[in-house]
Amino acid sequence: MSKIIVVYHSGYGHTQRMAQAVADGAGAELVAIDAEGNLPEGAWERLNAAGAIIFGTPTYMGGPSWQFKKFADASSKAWFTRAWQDKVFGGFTNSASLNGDKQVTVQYLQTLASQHGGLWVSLGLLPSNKKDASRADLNALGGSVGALAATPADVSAQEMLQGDLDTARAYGERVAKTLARLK
Ligand SMILES: Cc1cc2nc3c(=O)[nH]c(=O)nc-3n(C[C@H](O)[C@H](O)[C@H](O)COP(=O)(O)O)c2cc1C
Repeated sequence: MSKIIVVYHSGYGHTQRMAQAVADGAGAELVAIDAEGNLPEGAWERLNAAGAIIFGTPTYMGGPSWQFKKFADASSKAWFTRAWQDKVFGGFTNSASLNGDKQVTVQYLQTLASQHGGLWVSLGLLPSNKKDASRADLNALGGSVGALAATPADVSAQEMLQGDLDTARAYGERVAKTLARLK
């Protein structure tokens, strides 16, 4: 039960890059939700056996992608059997605009974790919001529910801002530390 899984959807690679940063920080395995909203073979069993699950999705039209939502709806099977009860959970999202309604997405992820009886991990970083703040800082977007990234619409996954990736990595570390403390 000490394994951590980052389960995510990414349409164009940005959330995938963020997922990698979270997984690096957490020492987690990555599970990608495919373009049809499905998981690879054996992934449900791996999720059921994990100690922590971290959800990731881009923000599309002010919420999670439909592929992520298909996965979330399919997790109702685990909900019925309480298979994810008392696991540690976290979540992250990326969108093009600085705001972009990302809060709606992370709140959805937190609600999903709560439906499963999970223990949600907040970001745990002060916002970088002083006069000398820059987008290279940790938590430059000033979130607290989960990890956030903002990637302008014409910026490739390779060019994502290091500050957002560092924030994602720090969040992964926090989830892993939380799980270790609960063991
Ligand atoms: C269908 C669609 C809807 C989107 N809706 C939003 C949105 O509500 N807010 C926002 O800031 N960006 C929005 N975007 C931009 C994406 O969040 C952004 O391009 C993100 O980096 C995509 O992540 P991905 O490469 O992992 O798919 C949208 C993009 C698409 C394709």
